[in-house]
Amino acid sequence: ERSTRSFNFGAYHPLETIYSWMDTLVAQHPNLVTKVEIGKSYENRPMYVLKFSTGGNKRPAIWIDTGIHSREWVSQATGVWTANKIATDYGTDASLTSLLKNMDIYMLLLANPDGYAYTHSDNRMWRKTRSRNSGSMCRGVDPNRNWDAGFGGPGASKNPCSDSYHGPAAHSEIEVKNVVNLIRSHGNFKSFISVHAYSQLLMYPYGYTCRDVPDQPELDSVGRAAMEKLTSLYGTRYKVGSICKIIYQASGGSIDWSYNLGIKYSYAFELRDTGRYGFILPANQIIPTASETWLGLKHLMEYVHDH
Ligand SMILES: O=C(O)[C@H](Cc1ccccc1)CC(O)(O)C[N+](=O)[O-]
Ligand SMILES: [Zn+2]
Repeated sequence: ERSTRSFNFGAYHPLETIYSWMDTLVAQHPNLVTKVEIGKSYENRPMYVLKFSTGGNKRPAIWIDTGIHSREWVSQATGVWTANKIATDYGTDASLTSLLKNMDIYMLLLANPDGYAYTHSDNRMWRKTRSRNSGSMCRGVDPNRNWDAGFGGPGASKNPCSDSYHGPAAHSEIEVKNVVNLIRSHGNFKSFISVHAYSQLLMYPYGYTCRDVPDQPELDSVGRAAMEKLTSLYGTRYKVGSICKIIYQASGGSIDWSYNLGIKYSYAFELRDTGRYGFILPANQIIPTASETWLGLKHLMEYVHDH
């Protein structure tokens, strides 16, 4: 059976390969990792969450999703590397081991499975879901405009042919609804982290307005400290700020929804690069990107664990 040791973390893989790798990860770490199906996608693909837990019931938890925008391939690849890192470093990394004594980590590696499959089969630049839009020839909804947070406001499009189409209603996309249901029913998430590419940014809410959130000073200082750790590895520089202020106004975004639900430590990463390769980041940058991101992610998780 394919062991995780032979898996090439420095390459981009199709959906089926990632799904079978998830099974080998679970098989190799049965006392830490379980695979939870949270529902199906529009085209009926299973959506799997990797749950890292050492016991308990509904312990305080950290959510990490990658690949909500299917073309941002370094995001999914970083998720795979990170899931492996957590599993293999548990027991030796002191702060990670201590965190997992009383917290759980949930990772959704392919948050938009239909879109990801489509970037391999038809269109490498596909971003949205693959749902049919009634009254239009154009397919798909932007899953990062479909959340119930300023839904349909400025910073999203009502045109089904647009790459930032918000969809007919909040949570209309089953891929979004599956996550909403899990987060709501669990009820004890302390952090919600969504990983995108590219631009090298660490962002906190809001996107739907440029008004500061009440926790802005704390989210900003924790974010800056996390990015200093990231930068320390290879010198990669990130900007830190609210979505609205450092990228653009965007309504219906996932971390605005999670923040308004009460999950204070809500962040969005924009990984490498700053535009030289953009979404088509060479595979030889996957492991460096994932390795530097881990330092920032660990800082965020340690802070959440301590507060
Ligand atoms: O437009 C988007 O949804 C993200 C920016 C963003 C990220 C989180 C919440 C709201 C907006 C930018 C991107 O990752 O899709 C594309 N990019 O930065 O290259
Ligand atoms: Zn994105």
